[in-house]
Amino acid sequence: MSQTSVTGTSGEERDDFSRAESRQIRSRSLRLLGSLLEPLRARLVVGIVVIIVSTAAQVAGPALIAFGIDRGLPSLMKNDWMPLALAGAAYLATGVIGAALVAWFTVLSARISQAVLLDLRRRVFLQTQRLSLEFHESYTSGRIISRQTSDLDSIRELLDSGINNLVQGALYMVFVGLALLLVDPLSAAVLLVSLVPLAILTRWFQLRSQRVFRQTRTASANVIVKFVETMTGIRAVKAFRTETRNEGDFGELVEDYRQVNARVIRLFGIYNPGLVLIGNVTVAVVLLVGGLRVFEGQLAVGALLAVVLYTRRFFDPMEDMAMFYNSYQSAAAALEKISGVLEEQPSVPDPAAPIDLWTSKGHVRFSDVEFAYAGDRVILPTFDLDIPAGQTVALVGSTGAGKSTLAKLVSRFYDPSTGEVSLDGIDLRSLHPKDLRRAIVMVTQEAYLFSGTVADNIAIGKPDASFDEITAAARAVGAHEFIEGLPNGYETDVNKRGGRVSAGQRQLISFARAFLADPAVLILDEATASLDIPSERLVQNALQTLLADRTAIIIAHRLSTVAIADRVLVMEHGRIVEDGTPADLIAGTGRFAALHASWRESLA
Ligand SMILES: Nc1ncnc2c1ncn2[C@@H]1O[C@H](COP(=O)(O)OP(=O)(O)OP(=O)(O)O)[C@@H](O)[C@H]1O
Repeated sequence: MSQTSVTGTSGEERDDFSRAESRQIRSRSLRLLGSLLEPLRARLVVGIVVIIVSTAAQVAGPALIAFGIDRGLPSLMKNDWMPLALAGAAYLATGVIGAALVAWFTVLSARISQAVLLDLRRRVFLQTQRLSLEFHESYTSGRIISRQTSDLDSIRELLDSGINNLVQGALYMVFVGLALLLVDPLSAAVLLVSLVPLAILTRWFQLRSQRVFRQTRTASANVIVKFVETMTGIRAVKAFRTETRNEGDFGELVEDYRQVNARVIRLFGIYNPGLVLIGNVTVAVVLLVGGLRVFEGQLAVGALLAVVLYTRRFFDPMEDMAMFYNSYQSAAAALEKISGVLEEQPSVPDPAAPIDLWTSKGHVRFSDVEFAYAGDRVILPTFDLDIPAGQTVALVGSTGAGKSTLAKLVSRFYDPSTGEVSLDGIDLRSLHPKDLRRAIVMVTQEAYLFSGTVADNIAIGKPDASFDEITAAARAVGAHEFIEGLPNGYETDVNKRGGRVSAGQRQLISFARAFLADPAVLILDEATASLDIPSERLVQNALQTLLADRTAIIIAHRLSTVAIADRVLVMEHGRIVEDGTPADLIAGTGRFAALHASWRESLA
């Protein structure tokens, strides 16, 4: 159904919208624009008044010149200099007032656009951060970056210079048209006739350029996405030597971009000269018709001059406006995309009436849970699982078995498709996000460090922690020694030279962070690949401290980790196929026993 097909970010890659869809997208953008301008209403009204008065003042010029020539000069012949002086003074006054008002309008409109941009930037940031993991897993970081950078830039470009020109230009044309009507209706009629080819040409340009401009934006976004993707995965690029292939792919995308830009230029190459031609022909006709009427005494010379000036000026803003039509189009498209992102709803919504959870024991329960990623096949078929408070559970199983998926359900990165996951008997969906994050912490494989000091990074676990608490947490997980050894100890910037830490050390910092957070339930996606044996031993000791007195679910890749678990769950194709203590399972003949045997062999 077309009504729902373009909600949110869906349809972002398309450029073949039906009328109903286009209308829907446009009205969404307008609503966003309205909500951005709403708080600025007062300034906006002042701005509109200022620009109307200033345009009127500017348009008065040629009429005053006509007055000066047709009334002032004959009076001067009769020694009455008053009318000419009046015309001159009025011309000067309108010029000064017009300039002052334009200056005022420029400042005012800059303030309005800055306020709009600031608001929009904040909204995009807050929204992308608010959206659930599901959104981020399908909407790539390259696209998010495009929204926050190039899209906001094209809106900025329009607001900074384009919108002033568009508004002033449009107003100017209306006023000039009116002035012409007052000074000489016949010339106004000639101008009216010239509007026919002008409208045809403009409509042609609009239709063609809409599609081409959309293609430019898609092409430029593709270039950014490719760039971001390559740089995010630079390690894999180097490891697999995919530079040449990337170069080829990137070359094609840049070439695409060049070609659509060439199409834009060709369109302007027809439109702009077309405008100039229509303008010049109209001026010529007005001059010719007016000249004849002056000759026959039906029109004064000053009036003819004014009429020609007005006709010329009528076309001036058109060329500017065509130039800014591109900015306008990019900004409109950018706004469409941004409004799509802003319209997205988190797939894991906050509860309307959260249930308080003061202290959590850490009892996790899956009841009748089934899970499928949005619109995809079922990954975890219906199951029940009860993890009593304080238990350490090791999740093992082949790759793609569903271990991370199960962990993501416990940390509520996703909600189950059916059934419920509960903590101490409360459905996770009813918990306040704050309570949830305090009670359940997930330490991911990547052990991400944010820019800032080591201490800042540990303090993420508990933002109000004192320095003593931070060092105590680091000591507890055995990270204190190496942190002290860094150039500035705890104050070392992790992104600066010398502050670079190894994968194992990064893991220890993230353990200290989790220890400080002191959650009732800890979920750990264990990374092993990057650890050497001494680091592994260090991490192993840290792990034991970290797991004490809390419920823990560990996606285990190491035999040593499984050994410290109270319980092992073996997963296969989304099902828990074995469940028992490590000793019991080893003694049996199931998958875990086989896995254990091969682990032992690999260590021997
Ligand atoms: N965001 C996602 N959208 C759709 N399908 C997904 C998504 N993430 C994982 N899957 C699918 O779910 C299944 C289970 O993946 P999961 O990451 O839970 O496995 P895993 O047991 O943790 O594997 P590994 O040990 O390799 O990390 C896989 O078939 C995978 O293709």
